[in-house]
Amino acid sequence: MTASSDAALAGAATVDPGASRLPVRRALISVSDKTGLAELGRALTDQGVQILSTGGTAQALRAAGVAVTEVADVTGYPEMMDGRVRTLHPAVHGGLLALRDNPGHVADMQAYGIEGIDLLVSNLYPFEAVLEKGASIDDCIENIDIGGPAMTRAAAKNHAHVAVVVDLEDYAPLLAQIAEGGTTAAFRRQLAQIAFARTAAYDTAVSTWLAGVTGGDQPPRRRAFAGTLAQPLRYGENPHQTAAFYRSAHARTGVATARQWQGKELSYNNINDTDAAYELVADFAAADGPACAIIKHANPCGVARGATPAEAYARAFDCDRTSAFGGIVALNRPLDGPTAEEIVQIFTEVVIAPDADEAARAVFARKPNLRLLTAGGLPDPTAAGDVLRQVAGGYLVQSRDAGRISRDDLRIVTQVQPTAAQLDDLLFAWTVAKHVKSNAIVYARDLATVGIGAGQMSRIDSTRIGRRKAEDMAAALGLDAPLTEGAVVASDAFFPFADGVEALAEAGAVAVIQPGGSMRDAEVIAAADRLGLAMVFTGQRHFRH
Ligand SMILES: NC(=O)c1ncn([C@@H]2O[C@H](COP(=O)(O)O)[C@@H](O)[C@H]2O)c1NC=O
Repeated sequence: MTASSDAALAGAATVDPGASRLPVRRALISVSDKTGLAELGRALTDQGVQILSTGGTAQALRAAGVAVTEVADVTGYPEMMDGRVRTLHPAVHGGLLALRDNPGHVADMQAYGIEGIDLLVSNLYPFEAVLEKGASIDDCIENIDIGGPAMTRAAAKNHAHVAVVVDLEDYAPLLAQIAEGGTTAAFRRQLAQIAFARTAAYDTAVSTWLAGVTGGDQPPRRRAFAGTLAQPLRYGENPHQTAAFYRSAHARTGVATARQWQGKELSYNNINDTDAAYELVADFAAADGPACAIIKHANPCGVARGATPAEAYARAFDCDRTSAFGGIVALNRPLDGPTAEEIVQIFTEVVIAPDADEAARAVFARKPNLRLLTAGGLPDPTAAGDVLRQVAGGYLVQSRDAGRISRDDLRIVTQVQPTAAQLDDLLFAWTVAKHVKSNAIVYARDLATVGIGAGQMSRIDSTRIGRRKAEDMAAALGLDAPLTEGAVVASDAFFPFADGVEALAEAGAVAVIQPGGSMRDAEVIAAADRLGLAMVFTGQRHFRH
């Protein structure tokens, strides 16, 4: 019996699938991210753990004064093929996979001189980071780690005997366990779950990238999606539902990446509504100036542009002051003191903006329950990306609605021509309508919404609701007439009948923007001309369900 097989058998003697601890005698460390490596190596050595490592990791450990055995000395083969083959050897995989309490496995270890490996610390070639930097296809390919995931999966499969650590945040708990005499079965099982999720996410990134490289208009036969826990949530949409928030690999700037300065934990509904709010204001280009959206239940109850963020907020608030209570406020410009002073006048759940100056933060600090988020930037509304939704037994995947139009895309279809100011308002209302649940009708005037009809099963009902909201607001503000009089209107999809346009004219609207494309377009256009409304077609629809 060799010294190696002695070690393997010694391991077998201590195996206990229950609560008792497994000592760590031999560890393999192979990491691309070498953060915390020196401290980990020293601490393991102090605990009497023998360390094996691949080339770069071994070099870094030695530089930190940690004694280490090269994997090449264990396998008897040098690292070869530019590092493509290094740890792919029975001396490594046998050491990770052997069941120490299985006589056949132990006999194999003895026969081939394989020593058990009790701990694997592994993090992978940084494929995701290399991809994000826009590397060439060849660079991306070379950064697909093969040996690392193979070892990670082997160790995770054999978690009855082996601990596997893939995250830096698990170094400290690992050392704490070793200091107490070894790893517990529960800890190793938890680490194995994390390890399999990590390799799955890694392969997801590779396969998603390959789907893009391969191109073609056919959806890939197999797809994978992955995420990392960003926040456990107390409950879901309702208190009896469980929930959690996961961040995707290429997290888009927004609610998932924002810094929370104050306030209670975000809830499931907060996150959903904040996302809707921030995506909306991001759709206003830099040239549009400050824009503000106030969201309730994922629909805007007020959106406006303004000369300043404070003015944009005040004008958005004036669209529907009642619904704005308890809303989510998003701005596309940094928050300043005056804007914060306006916002804190009523109860607001969440405020999100690219940044907040000290004055703004001081104002919000007076309302400790208000959640203040800064995202550092805005999501890119033109960026490609997928939107995922689950249905019974499957997932629906579509590209994000990055559709945008400019004045040049508009087709004026009525004899009545819109004025330049009306065209500005029409484009504003159209941008808002894209973010309103269908059927969406948005009345706007002077770059502010004045009535929004959202999520109705008939378009005509949305026209009526938007009008009624404007009437209520006019009464509350003591105006002579609702602001729908003289307003423009956006409709997210075509009018199937002329009655929708008739309802808008009755509300006092003067111009309409809509995709067109109904079999009754001619009737709809004739009605607009008869009623004195200008109408423009976008040729693009913005359903949102
Ligand atoms: N080819 C192999 O057998 C192999 N074994 C381990 N690796 C990876 O090599 C990296 C560490 O390399 P180094 O220790 O040389 O810095 C780790 O990210 C590890 O996952 C490998 N590399 C790629 O597949």
